[in-house]
Amino acid sequence: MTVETRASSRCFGGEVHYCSHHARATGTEMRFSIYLPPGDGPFPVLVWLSGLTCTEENFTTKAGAYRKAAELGLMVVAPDTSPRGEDVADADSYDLGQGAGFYVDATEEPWAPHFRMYSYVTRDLPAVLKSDFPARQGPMGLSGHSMGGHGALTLALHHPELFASVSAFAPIVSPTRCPWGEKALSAYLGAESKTWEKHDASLLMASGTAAGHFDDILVDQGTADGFLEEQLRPELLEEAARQGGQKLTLRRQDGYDHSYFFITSFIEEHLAFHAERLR
Ligand SMILES: N[C@@H](CCC(=O)N[C@@H](CSC=O)C(=O)NCC(=O)O)C(=O)O
Repeated sequence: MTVETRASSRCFGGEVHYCSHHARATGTEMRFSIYLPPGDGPFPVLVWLSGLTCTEENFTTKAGAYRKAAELGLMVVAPDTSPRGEDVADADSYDLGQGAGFYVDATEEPWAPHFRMYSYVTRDLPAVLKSDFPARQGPMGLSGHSMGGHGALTLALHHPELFASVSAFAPIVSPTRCPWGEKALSAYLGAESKTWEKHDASLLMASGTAAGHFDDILVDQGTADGFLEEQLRPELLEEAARQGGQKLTLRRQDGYDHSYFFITSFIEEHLAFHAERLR
């Protein structure tokens, strides 16, 4: 997989790169942004999964993460949220198709040929980080927002060998029980809802998936988030953590909404949470 660097900028003594490469999982070019802190490495890695409508750019330009990442010596990579291109299926709505990959491997047409973000994030992206960047060998950290928070929780619970720490901002905690999730999972995985369950962080956690692996999971949720009651439902994750014996630090942040203003307010605490566990 040859990585093309499309643009680079110096930032807090390190470098931000916008990159692309051919991904076997999606069969398309995939893009990501990556922050390399000052120094030669090898650096511990935090992967950030963005939400609906995002590209590899939203986190890089809006989260304000890199001053702290430089201080902590963390490499931070933010992939695009789906395969893209004229030959890639799409939908007319913001919550399905390009920009809305939901971090699953689609089995249904027209999505199945390219919408394989689960395999991309757990296989192709780690491989490219280790072959082309000064990434430390061993488990990484995983975090994300909303749809990306769902991706972070589910992928980390399924792959404790890949991830040593996990956190999320305003995650979709139970896609089998919210309109965004029901729409995406039925399109990508088919109408049989049994097949959706392995992509539901609350169901996974309640059944003890990866129990004992993560000493804590950090989740921040704004109380003024317009998606809180219908789509996000953090109380389901709290209940699942209790049932599955998983320590969960769920912080309800007073007055914060769903935007990157919320993320930038707490991102440094998440970076520190990961850095401590990746030491
Ligand atoms: N109403 C918006 C919905 C899109 C949106 O809010 N996207 C969020 C993530 S939501 C869950 O995954 C986001 O991160 N947006 C990008 C940003 O830079 O804020 C719409 O219609 O677009």
